[in-house]
Amino acid sequence: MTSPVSTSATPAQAIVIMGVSGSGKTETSLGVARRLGFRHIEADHFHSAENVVRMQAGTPLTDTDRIEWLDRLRLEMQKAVQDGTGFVLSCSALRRSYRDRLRDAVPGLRFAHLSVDYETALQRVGERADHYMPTSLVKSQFDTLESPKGEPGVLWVDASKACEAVVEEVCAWMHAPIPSSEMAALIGLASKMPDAPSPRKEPPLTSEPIYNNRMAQRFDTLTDSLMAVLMAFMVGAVFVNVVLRYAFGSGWAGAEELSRLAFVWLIFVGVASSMRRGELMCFTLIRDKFPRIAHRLIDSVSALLIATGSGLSAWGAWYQMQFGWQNASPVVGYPLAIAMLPVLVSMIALAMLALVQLINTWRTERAVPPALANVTAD
Ligand SMILES: Nc1ncnc2c1ncn2[C@@H]1O[C@H](COP(=O)(O)OP(=O)(O)OP(=O)(O)O)[C@@H](O)[C@H]1O
Ligand SMILES: O=C(O)[C@H](O)[C@@H](O)[C@H](O)[C@H](O)CO
Repeated sequence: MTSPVSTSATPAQAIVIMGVSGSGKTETSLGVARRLGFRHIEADHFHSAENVVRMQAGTPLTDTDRIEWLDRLRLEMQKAVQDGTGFVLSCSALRRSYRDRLRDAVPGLRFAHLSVDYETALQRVGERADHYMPTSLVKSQFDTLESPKGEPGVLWVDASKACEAVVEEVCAWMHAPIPSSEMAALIGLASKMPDAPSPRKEPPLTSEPIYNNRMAQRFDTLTDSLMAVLMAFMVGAVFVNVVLRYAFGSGWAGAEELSRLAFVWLIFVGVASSMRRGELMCFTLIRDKFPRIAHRLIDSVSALLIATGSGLSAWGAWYQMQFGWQNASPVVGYPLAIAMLPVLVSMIALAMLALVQLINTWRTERAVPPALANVTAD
């Protein structure tokens, strides 16, 4: 188990754990964040779908591929600063220009470089399951890496040692003040970069919201409230059940059945809500390979396909409901149609939203989507 960091001074609030793939950034970042009570930001989750596909196919990312990704990370770091939480960003930050871009968003940002040799990185990436990064790209990571030696506010860590020791070293360094000469250089570096993006309140979307007006706000309020109530109900029911089991030796069987029902509702209300916000389905991967002139046509086809698919699902749900009225759930005895109702409503909502999207495709001047999909990899 880890021991507390020896010094009692307030730690620096912002750090990037950098290094090549397999150096142990994610693991170290999670450890440091846990120890210092900071937010862990995983840069891998901010790559566009296109970047992930490139890496999966064994193609190293270029500077251009990384620019939007870095900008999303800048916004995420600024959000943490605004929220007043310290953060640990796990990010390769291989080139000097990438690091300067990040420094520019958060003056005083520190970096801990996890240094490993090629064989160690290769072995760790090779042994890691369920990750998109192939071992064939490890070499290119070393080729791209520009050493941060000599840059202000950088800790050099030998990351071939045990993860706990690496975390310990980083945490101790976070408590140590940076010499004032180095700090001045750090702040100076940050102010050199132009065009810092201003922090945005909304998280990046996979595409544009389908519509944005008073009705959209009401729709969001309705779905958000419904989801909060359903979630609270599920937590409450499970909690009561556990307490009853422990305190009285037998639980309330209905709790399980009703929380399952609430879960079904939660999923389908969430589906309709995220579709409105433009976060549910976004078919840009193939579309973006075509000239812009073809985009409207391709978008229209996908909107029509979504509308048709959702319409068919609504129809199916309607049939299921017919049977559901006659059948009761085994424990509480509610008509099973109630479990199909959210499917029906949400599929009708999806079909309608897809049609609105279709109309928007032809009605509005199209803006470039604000951000590409966030892909969860770790
Ligand atoms: N210090 C360490 N000693 C031994 N194994 C480690 C150490 N740090 C990390 N690992 C292991 O190496 C693998 C890669 O670690 P991790 O995912 O943290 O690396 P990463 O630098 O974030 O890689 P990527 O950039 O590809 O996401 C994981 O299986 C992890 O458990
Ligand atoms: O700059 C890069 O090339 C990327 O950030 C990579 O480092 C990957 O994201 C990571 O290694 C996959 O886990």
